This record gives sequence, structure tokens and C-alpha cells, in this order.
Amino acid sequence: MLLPRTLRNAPIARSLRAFSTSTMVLSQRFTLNDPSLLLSTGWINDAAARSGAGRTPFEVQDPATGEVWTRVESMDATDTDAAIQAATDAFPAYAALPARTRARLLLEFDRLVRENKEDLATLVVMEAGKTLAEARAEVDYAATYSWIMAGEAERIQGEVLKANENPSLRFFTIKQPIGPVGLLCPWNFPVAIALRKIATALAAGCTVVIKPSPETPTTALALALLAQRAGFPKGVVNVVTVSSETTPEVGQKMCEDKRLKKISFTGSTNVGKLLAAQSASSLKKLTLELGGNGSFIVFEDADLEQAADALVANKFRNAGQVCTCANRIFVQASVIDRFAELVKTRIAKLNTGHGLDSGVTTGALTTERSAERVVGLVADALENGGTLHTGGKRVGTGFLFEPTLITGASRDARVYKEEIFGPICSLYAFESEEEVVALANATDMGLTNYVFSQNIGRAWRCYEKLESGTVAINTAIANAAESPFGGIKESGSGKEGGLGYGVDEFLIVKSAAMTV
Ligand SMILES: O=CCCC(=O)O
Repeated sequence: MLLPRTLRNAPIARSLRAFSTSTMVLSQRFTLNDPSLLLSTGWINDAAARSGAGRTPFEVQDPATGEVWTRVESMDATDTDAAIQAATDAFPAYAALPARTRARLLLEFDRLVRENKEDLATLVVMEAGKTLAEARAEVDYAATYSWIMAGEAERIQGEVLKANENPSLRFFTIKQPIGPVGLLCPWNFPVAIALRKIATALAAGCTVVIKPSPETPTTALALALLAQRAGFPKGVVNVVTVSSETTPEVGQKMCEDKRLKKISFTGSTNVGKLLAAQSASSLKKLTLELGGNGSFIVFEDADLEQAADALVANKFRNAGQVCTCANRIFVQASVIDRFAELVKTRIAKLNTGHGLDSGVTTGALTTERSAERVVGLVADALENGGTLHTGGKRVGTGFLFEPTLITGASRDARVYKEEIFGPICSLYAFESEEEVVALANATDMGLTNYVFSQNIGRAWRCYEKLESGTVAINTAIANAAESPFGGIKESGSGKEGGLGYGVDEFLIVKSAAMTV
């Protein structure tokens, strides 16, 4: 790989520094092929950072058991200031690298992510509670972004325009990296969403300050270390690890600090609104991937077996903690009983447990808070007329919850109105296409909707009329790196991934005029 001379030898020396940092592994449940990937402090200027205030590290729990398995240093607004300065200092030189150099660095980063797939997947299981199969799939999915963004780095181009009413005037545009950026990452896809944001920013020529969730700091740190080993220059990738106590001050600092030119956030709509308010003082550009309350619509002319397979795959993936998970499941009245039976049969084959144990198909909710919330949602659905067909209870000592099927809950139930973010399927009957489109659109959210029908005209009409960033037709898969992903209404603004869309979020367009 042809890198500038200053970049070529740097990774080895810097990696040695990383190895010398102490990590705390408190679990016998797993081993890593490369134990140096597990870091316990934040990451600033290509070195493990120690918080100056000497605070007690925060605990990271294994969601399947509730046990603490590692501790990570809790950083605050002062540490964030240092991380922002590192990204600011590194920006001019990084932004000036040729696009092909950035592409090569990204390809090496991509190779290292794939090479370390097993370790990254193991960390995902331990911090997020997924099954190993889901965690491996997440790393594969993550790497589709590092791969595609390497190509995107080379495709950033401007245009030449002729002024139609003035033949002697020409206009040009160039696209330039927006500057150092803040990436606020969620716990439900700690590798995929982080890498999607990191790779896109790096492709554009931006330097980054990453704030992972308190639940899932170790994978973000491992990604930073791999970025360093790939040869990204010092200060280009920085990570501020936060406890739940320091999260608010660090988020606010990142939004208000004028050195960061953009925030990309994935998380809840409420937090997205708060970050938007905090970013107002610096009029920071925002990409917000927020909550959903998507519909999964099954018409009587659908292939019901296919729809049931898709629903179970969609709804119980990551224990239902996916922003694109179906929330309100509308089934045409003539087939709802049969469909419920098909879903129940499939749920009976699921096995909830620790993600590293064999035979487990459904992992844990990531936090105690989520598990308790899901308990409350089921109780509320039953109080609002719902019938419980299967599931409905917590199991084990951690945050495991049985895959659950409810029918007949009213539209007053919280499972209808709120984003469930847990393993609950709640089915509602509808009569006509017009009715179900109106019901699906009667929400402030607009992320993803699903339509199952063999009638191509009907599927197309729904695609056009449903108010969401994405409509998936006869499939449970709503997203891929090639497709622009992002919500409308209160599900957010801006796009991630896609050809040109995601990277444009990290670029400014500068125009020029010239007389010829
Ligand atoms: O939670 C949201 C994940 C969305 C996706 O990347 O498919």
C-alpha cells in the first residue's frame, strides 16, 4: 500500500503503546484471539487516554447474565475537549490526503475488521447480548460499509455548469470535507452503526470523535485500534468513553463545541430532539437516525408462510432492538387467525439464552431498563384487551425476555403507540388497503414499513403512499450499504449509506463562478 512516508511506520509504535494499557476482563466465558483488542480507556490522539480526574471506571454488564465482565474509564467534558482538539489538529493534513490514499486506508481498515471478525463478534455478544450468529452477521454487515466507503472516497467529485442565460459565465462546484465531526453511536449495533459512521466520515476526509454508548464501549475502542493499525494518522479517530452519568455532559459538549462541524447521531427521537436543540447555538449540520414505529402489513393475497418467516426474522433479530423492527403488525382480517398460528409455530422453535451458548437463537435485551420496560408493555397490552399466545416473561438472571405474541390489543395500548424495541409481536386486524395505509401513516414516525402482497400494483401503491424513508416489499431486509437509509418525520433527517447520499452528509459543496 502506498502511503505517505510519515504514515508508514507509525502504526507499529502506536500499537505497542496500546498493548501496554491495562484491561479488565472479569469473565471466564470468552477468550479473544487477539486480547489486545480489549481496551479499558478512551482513545485520544492514537493512544489510550487516561481520564485526568481519576474517576472510578464504569461497569460493562453481560446482558445475558447481568454480570459485570469489564470496566472502562469514564470520560467527561474535559476529556472530550482534548479529543476534539486532537481531531481538530489532525484535520488539515488528513483532509489534504489524496482520495486514493484515503480509499487505501479504508480498504486496509476493512481488511482488519474482517480479519478480526470473531473477536469483534465476541465483544458484541458480551456487551450487547446478541447471539454469536447475529454478532457475526453484524460484523459482516459493518464491513459492507467500510468496503463501499473506500469506493465512495474516490467518487467525490464536483461539476461544471453553464449559465443558461449568460453564455460567458461558467459555474463549478467542488466538495470538501466539512471538518472534524462527532459520531454518537447506539448500543444496538455497536460495530455496524459505528463503522458506518466512521467509514463514511473518513471517506469524506473528516476526522472523528466517537462517543459510544455506556453499554457498548469496547467495540468502538477495538475499531479505533484497528483504524490505527490500518495506518490512519494520529488524531484522525478518537473515542470518548462515557458512563451513563457523563453521557449528558459529553453529548452537550460535542453539540455546542464550534470545532466540531457536524454531529451524526443514531438513537431515540427524544435524544435526537435534545441534541438538535443543543446544536442550535453552533448551527451544526446534523444527521439524525431516530426511532421508528413501522408497520408490517400482511394482505390476504400475500404468501403467508413467507410473511411469517419474515416477521419472525425481523421482529426477534437482536431481541427486537432494531430501529427497523416491525412495530405495528397489521394483518387483513380474513387471514389473521391463520397468520397468528404460523407465527406462533415459528416462535416455538426459538430458543432464548446466552449468545455464546450453542443452539441459542434469541439473545438478551441489552439493559435492565429495556427488560423492565418490555415487562410493562406486555402488562399494558393485556390490560388493553390483548390476548397472550406465547411468551410474556423474563427468564434467567440477566435481561432475557421470551419471544412474545399478542393479538387483539387496542390502539390505546403502548405497544401500538410506542416503539417497542423488544421481542413482542402484536397483531392488529384491518379490512381494506385504504384503511391500513391511513393507520400506518397515523404516527409521528417514518422510518421503515413492510408490505406483503403478491399483487404488484397494490405493493407499488403502498410504496408510494406509506410515509417512511424505506418501504420493504415481501422481505424482512430493509437495508444494505448500497441503499440510502434514513427516516422522515420524527424518525430523523439525512441519510446514511447509499451511493453518494451518506458521504454527502460529511461534505460541503463550494461553488465558483468564472467569466470565459
Ligand atoms: O437500528 C437500526 C439499524 C438499521 C440498519 O442499519 O439496518
